[in-house]
Amino acid sequence: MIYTCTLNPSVDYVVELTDFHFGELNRATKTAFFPGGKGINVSRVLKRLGVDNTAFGFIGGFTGNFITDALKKEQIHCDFVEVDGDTRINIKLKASIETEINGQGPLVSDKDQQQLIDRIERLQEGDFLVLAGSLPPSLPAHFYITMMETAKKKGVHVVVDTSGDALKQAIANKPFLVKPNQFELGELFETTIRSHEEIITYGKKLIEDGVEHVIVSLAGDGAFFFHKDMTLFATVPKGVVKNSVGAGDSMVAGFLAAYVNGKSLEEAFRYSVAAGSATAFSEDLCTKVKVEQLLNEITITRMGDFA
Ligand SMILES: Nc1ncnc2c1ncn2[C@@H]1O[C@H](COP(=O)(O)OP(=O)(O)OP(=O)(O)O)[C@@H](O)[C@H]1O
Ligand SMILES: O=P(O)(O)OC[C@@]1(O)O[C@H](CO)[C@@H](O)[C@@H]1O
Repeated sequence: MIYTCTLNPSVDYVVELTDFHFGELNRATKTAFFPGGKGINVSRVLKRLGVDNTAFGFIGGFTGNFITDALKKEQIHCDFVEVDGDTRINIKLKASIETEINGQGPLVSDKDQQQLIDRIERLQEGDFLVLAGSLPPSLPAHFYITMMETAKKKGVHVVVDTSGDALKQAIANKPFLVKPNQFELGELFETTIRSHEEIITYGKKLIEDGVEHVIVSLAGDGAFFFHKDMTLFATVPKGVVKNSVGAGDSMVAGFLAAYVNGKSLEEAFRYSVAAGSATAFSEDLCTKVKVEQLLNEITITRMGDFA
């Protein structure tokens, strides 16, 4: 079974405008609400790709109810810990360029934290746990590690999609999969990455450090995949980008969906890139039909065996 965990879910309020002017009254041309947060996006895409899963995390208030209702309508199992405050609202402004304002998130008590750890304690060997997104400010920075250690003791495969210190600490626990973008990969090694050669150097370094699978996304410029037996580069399909929110999360879901269905690593990587681009080319997250339409538009090159 696949479980996703979103410590800081969000209602994503997407506001479209022809133009945005600071300090003035701006009127939207279109608005929409979506259940959001990285793990929740992974859950939604997994379900669309035909993979049942359960969503964990902390949720609260009227915004939390909106999320659980939306997920239940999509037949995603929800096993959230209910907190006292309101789940945050993240604003996604789409004018000539995209601007995001992410909220802080509610207070999470020690008791709430323990309830989430108890859920992780109940996972079984061979399960997958996707830990994704930022921590609400009230959670200690090492909470990711506490969750990872709990899961690893149970023989659970842990996937980590976060950034900054939380990602850095997670690497030490040898996760099954991480998916940094180019900037996040640089952040991990306290450097700025500018070339494919540098991506290969640092991607391989993560494998040497014990991460099993690494996907490095480069938005419209392709993606790399690293495993102890191979380094692959994929082109991305061409299309009109409508929405980059959730594209990275869709890559995680695409890889996992193909992997648990027994596809080879190369095919799982192809599926991952197709899912990322299918979301980028959609208003909401990708659909299975759209992902499968893009599979043949991706060229994968083997960069030589990992030595
Ligand atoms: N211009 C584009 N053309 C085609 N595909 C794209 C484009 N931009 C993004 N994508 C798809 O989205 C994937 C993820 O993009 P990106 O590297 O921006 O990830 P990310 O930074 O984790 O995204 P986010 O945090 O916005 O979800 C890419 O690997 C690709 O499949
Ligand atoms: O603040 P975080 O947890 O880093 O990111 C949250 C978020 O921006 O990520 C998702 C897209 O990846 C959105 O649904 C959500 O609003």
